[in-house]
Amino acid sequence: MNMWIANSYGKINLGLHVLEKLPTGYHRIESGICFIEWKDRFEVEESKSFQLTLSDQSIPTDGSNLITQAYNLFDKYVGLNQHYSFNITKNIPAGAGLGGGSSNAALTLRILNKLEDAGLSDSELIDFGRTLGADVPFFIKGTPGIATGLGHNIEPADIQPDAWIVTMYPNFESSTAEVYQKCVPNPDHDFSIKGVLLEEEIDQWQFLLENDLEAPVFANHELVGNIKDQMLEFGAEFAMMSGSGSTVYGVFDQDFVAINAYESFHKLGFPANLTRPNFKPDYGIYRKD
Ligand SMILES: C[C@@](CO)(OP(=O)(O)O)[C@H](O)COP(=O)(O)OP(=O)(O)OC[C@H]1O[C@@H](n2ccc(N)nc2=O)[C@H](O)[C@@H]1O
Ligand SMILES: Nc1ncnc2c1ncn2[C@@H]1O[C@H](COP(=O)(O)OP(=O)(O)O)[C@@H](O)[C@H]1O
Repeated sequence: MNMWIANSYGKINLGLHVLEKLPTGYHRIESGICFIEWKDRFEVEESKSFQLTLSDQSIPTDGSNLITQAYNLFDKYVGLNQHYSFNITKNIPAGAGLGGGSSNAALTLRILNKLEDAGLSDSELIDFGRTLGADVPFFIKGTPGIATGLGHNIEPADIQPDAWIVTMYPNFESSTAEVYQKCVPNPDHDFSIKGVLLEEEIDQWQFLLENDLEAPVFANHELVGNIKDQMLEFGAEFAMMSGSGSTVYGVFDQDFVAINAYESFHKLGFPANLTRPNFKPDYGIYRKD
């Protein structure tokens, strides 16, 4: 039986402006999105019917799972010649602001497109995927960039930091819908995120970049604000909550300072990850013989 393996990477938001609440309840945003090395592993095999197993038992494997939703969407609109089983080693914490679910959905679409030889373009896959999650288009494109609109429009940009990134999960989930609902949109920021990321050095980001979703999370969870302070005390040039939280990351100039921060969080019992400078994800889907 043929088996394919692939990696599903996480993301972080380098700044996030919530510009406006639309009549639909959704929000118009601007955000820089880049990759981190925190990744889930997919093993996919041909099978009589669709099956999904996840190493993380707390994530549902029913129809609400984003892998199942992506699979069903592809089956409905493109069609499958045969079925597949998905076995996922889940490492990216869920509900963490790291886009793990969106990343899994995007990879499911990319895998089916390849295994079924369907020949859909990235923009066709994005049209399917955007309904599954705001970050799915980013994960289909596979390139860092500036997200605008509802977060679906990605303008590729060279914003992957040439620095170490320490990502730390505070051991509780944050609800994206709830955090957006509580945030106060601001249409008049002094700087655009694109301008700061493309024109300013990393040592200026702490003074110029904002994540408008931090305030509602910090108000409910003092710990998240404290971790951001701790990240800066450990020597980060820049620290911020990713997306709607709860993960906090720090961007570090020097490897030994980043490694010390990473190991310290681990010792305190928090899942953490270390991403190398200029990290590029391996987007290959490989056949395992
Ligand atoms: C905040 C961001 C930043 O990258 O990521 P996460 O922190 O979730 O990873 C995204 O905007 C989220 O992405 P994602 O988690 O895929 O959101 P979705 O499933 O599409 O939407 C969840 C809920 O968030 C709210 N939502 C989402 C996107 C948006 N532009 N405006 C919104 O108000 C809506 O209430 C929606 O029902
Ligand atoms: N394949 C999946 N991986 C992770 N979470 C999933 C998946 N499918 C559904 N979910 C659900 O989606 C929610 C958001 O997960 P995720 O996308 O990882 O977080 P975030 O939107 O904060 O980046 C979680 O509550 C989780 O139960």
